Amino acid sequence: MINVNNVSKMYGEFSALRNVSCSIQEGEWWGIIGPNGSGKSTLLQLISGVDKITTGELKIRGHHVSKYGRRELSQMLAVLQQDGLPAISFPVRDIIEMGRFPFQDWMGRDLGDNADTIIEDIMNKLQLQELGDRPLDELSGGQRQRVALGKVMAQEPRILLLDEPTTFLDIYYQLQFMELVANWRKETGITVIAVLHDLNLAAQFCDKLLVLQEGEVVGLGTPDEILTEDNIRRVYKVDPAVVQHPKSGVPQVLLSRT
Ligand SMILES: Nc1ncnc2c1ncn2[C@@H]1O[C@H](COP(=O)(O)OP(=O)(O)OP(=O)(O)O)[C@@H](O)[C@H]1O
Repeated sequence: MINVNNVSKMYGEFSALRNVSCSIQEGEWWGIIGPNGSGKSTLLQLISGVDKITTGELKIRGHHVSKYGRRELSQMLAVLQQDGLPAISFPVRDIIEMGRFPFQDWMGRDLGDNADTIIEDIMNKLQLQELGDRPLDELSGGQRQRVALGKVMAQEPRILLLDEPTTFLDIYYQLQFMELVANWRKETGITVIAVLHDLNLAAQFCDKLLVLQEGEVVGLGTPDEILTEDNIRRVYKVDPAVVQHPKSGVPQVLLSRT
C-alpha cells in the first residue's frame, strides 16, 4: 500500500534521509523509532506529502505521492502531531466537525450523507459527549489530544500518521490514546504509522518497527526482532536490560545507570 523505495531527502547540503526503503501493507501498524534527529519526522512528512523527496520513489496505492491533489490526499491520509491542536476557544464538537473538511463542498455542505452520525459516533467512542460544548482552550492536554484524535477520525482516512502523539500525556492518557487508535484500527482496518520515542509502547502496539539512525534504516522487523539489548545499545548508546512483559510477553526496555 505504501512503498518507499530508495528514498533520500536533502535539506540544502544536509542529507536528512539516505536510501530509505520499506513496504507497508494495508492495516499494519508501524512504529518509526530512533534517536533525536535521525530523520523520523522527515520520513513522516514525506509520506504525508507535506514535503517532497529528493531522490527515489514514494508511492501510495500505486501512485506517486506527489501526483495526489491536496483534497485527495486528505481524504486518504490524516496526520496527528504531538500537540495535536492549538488551544483555541472553539467548542469541542465544532473542532471534530472540522475533520469533515475534505468531504465538504465550497459551501461547507458535507458530501457524505451520514456526517452527523459519524460525528455522534466519534463523540461517544472517545467519551467526548460531556465536553462537546466546552471550548478547547479550557481542556487539559490529555483531553485536547483526545479531541485531536476525534478530528482525524471524522476525516475517515485510510492511513493515520502519528508524530510522537503521546509525548505530553501522562501514563494513563498515553495508554488510553494508544488503545483508542488500536480499537479504531480493529474496527476499520486503517494503516497506522507512528513516530514513537517510547519503545515500550511501540513494542506493545506496533506490528513492525523501522529504526532510523543518522538518516539511514538500521533495523526493520517485529518488536521481538528489533528490541534487543545489542540493537538498543548500538543505536541509542545506552546500556539497557530487555525483559519480557509478564502479561503479553513483548519486549520491554529497562534503563540502567552508567
Ligand atoms: N526543514 C528543514 N531544514 C533543514 N534541516 C532540517 C529540516 N527538517 C529537519 N531537518 C534536519 O533533519 C534532521 C532530521 O530531523 P527530524 O526532525 O526528521 O528528526 P527526528 O528523528 O524526527 O528527531 P526528533 O526525535 O528530535 O524529533 C535533523 O538534523 C534536522 O535538523
